[in-house]
Amino acid sequence: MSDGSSFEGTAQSSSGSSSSGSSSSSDATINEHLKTLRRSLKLSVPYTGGVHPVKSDDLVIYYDVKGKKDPRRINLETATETALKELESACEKATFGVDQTDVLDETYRKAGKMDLNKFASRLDVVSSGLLDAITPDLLVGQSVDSDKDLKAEIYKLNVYGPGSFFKAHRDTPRGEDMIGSLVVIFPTDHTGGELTLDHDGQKWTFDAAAKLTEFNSTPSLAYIAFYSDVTHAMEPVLTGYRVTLTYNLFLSERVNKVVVGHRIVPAAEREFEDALRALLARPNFLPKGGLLAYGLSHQYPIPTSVAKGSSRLGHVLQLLKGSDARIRTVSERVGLTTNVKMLYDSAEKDYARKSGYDVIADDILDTEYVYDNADYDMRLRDEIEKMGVIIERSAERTQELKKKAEEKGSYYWVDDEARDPVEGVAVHWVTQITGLNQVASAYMMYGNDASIEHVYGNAAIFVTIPAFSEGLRAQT
Ligand SMILES: O=C(O)CCC(=O)C(=O)O
Ligand SMILES: [Fe+2]
Repeated sequence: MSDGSSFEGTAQSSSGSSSSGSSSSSDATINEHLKTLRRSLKLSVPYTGGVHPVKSDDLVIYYDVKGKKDPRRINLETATETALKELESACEKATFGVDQTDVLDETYRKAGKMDLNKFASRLDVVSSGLLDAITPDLLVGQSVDSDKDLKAEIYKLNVYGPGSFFKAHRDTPRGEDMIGSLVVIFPTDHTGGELTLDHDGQKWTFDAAAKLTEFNSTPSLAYIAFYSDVTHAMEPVLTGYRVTLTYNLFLSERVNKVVVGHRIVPAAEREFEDALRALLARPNFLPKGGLLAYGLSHQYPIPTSVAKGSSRLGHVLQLLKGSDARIRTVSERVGLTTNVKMLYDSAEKDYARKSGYDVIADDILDTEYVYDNADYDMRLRDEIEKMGVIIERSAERTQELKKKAEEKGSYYWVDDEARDPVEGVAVHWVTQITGLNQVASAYMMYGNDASIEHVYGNAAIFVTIPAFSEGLRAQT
């Protein structure tokens, strides 16, 4: 995941959605710099994995067998097929989560599982150095003096005998600060059981069995850690037994403050920073100030309701990962304020007015007191526009809305009634808005029949750029 330092996962496609940022300027240099920002953000990958040396003792598991008083012991470095079969028989059938309930469906997941109260492992992810091995890659993009750290909590043991598999899914997040999963694969003889990962249009494969065969000189474990929004699947195990421990990964507060020494800045981060500084130095880049906007490339938990006074989006800013975190880290290092905000378009639900506006709001639209009327639905638009700052609608956004109007028969692209023109804040979209962090707000619509309608906003990152002669740009 890091810039060239992790294992060589096989990238199978790189057809990520192209992001054409809007640019009201025709300045070629500015466009080049924006392109560099975009390209460097694409360089981080959402996982890390490899093989990690451990002590032989770390490969021992004690487990309960139903009806037996004493636990069994198995050493997964030397275990025979018979011993592994016994471990498998002591497992329950693994379920998986669908809409908050656990479902058993062996056409989707065929595996044995053991809960925490049924086994004990000698492996300690901290003292073995495993957590240290994955932390820099999963916290990539966070600033070096960030007060964030990674914490792992063991979750379960799985045994995959021949023919076992797990189809494409995402792991159910357990808690708002959970950012990913770590799977540790023991060095038992097996083939198959490759893990395939899928994120943002890119795919990778991690073949733990092949890695373990390659590095079998010392007792070792294979491991793969990935963010919660990565879709993954386990291919069928062909021969032998694949035994794993799964850990939930959380962002936690760092206990010991780091002393920042001299750090080698990853190439992608340096490239991003250089392009950003170059943009700021150009007098015709947002001369009166404005915003650099980025669609989020990861999904975050956004609470739909929250105690008054606390910020839902501020929490997301704390949780940013990978390239999203890098945008914040570098922008703040350069001296720019970074926020996560909501983007709403104030076009009404059935038709887009050519002069509709996009609005950036500091919080999720509160529709508690909004009602709409079939004949007169300015009210919602006014509420949206009151939420925050109006931004210039880019040519791309206008096209997008027009297309939506054309595709949907009931969605009209209409001329606006007389309205004072609004001067919006200038925005450069570096990467396009993604639908990964969409939040719906419900409101009542009164027509012939009252109904509940929804208005959708998308969270995105906004970096405030001062006017050319102001703030940090005054010094250049
Ligand atoms: O064993 C693996 O590699 C992945 C297992 C998995 O996806 C899960 O348990 O949720
Ligand atoms: Fe999973």
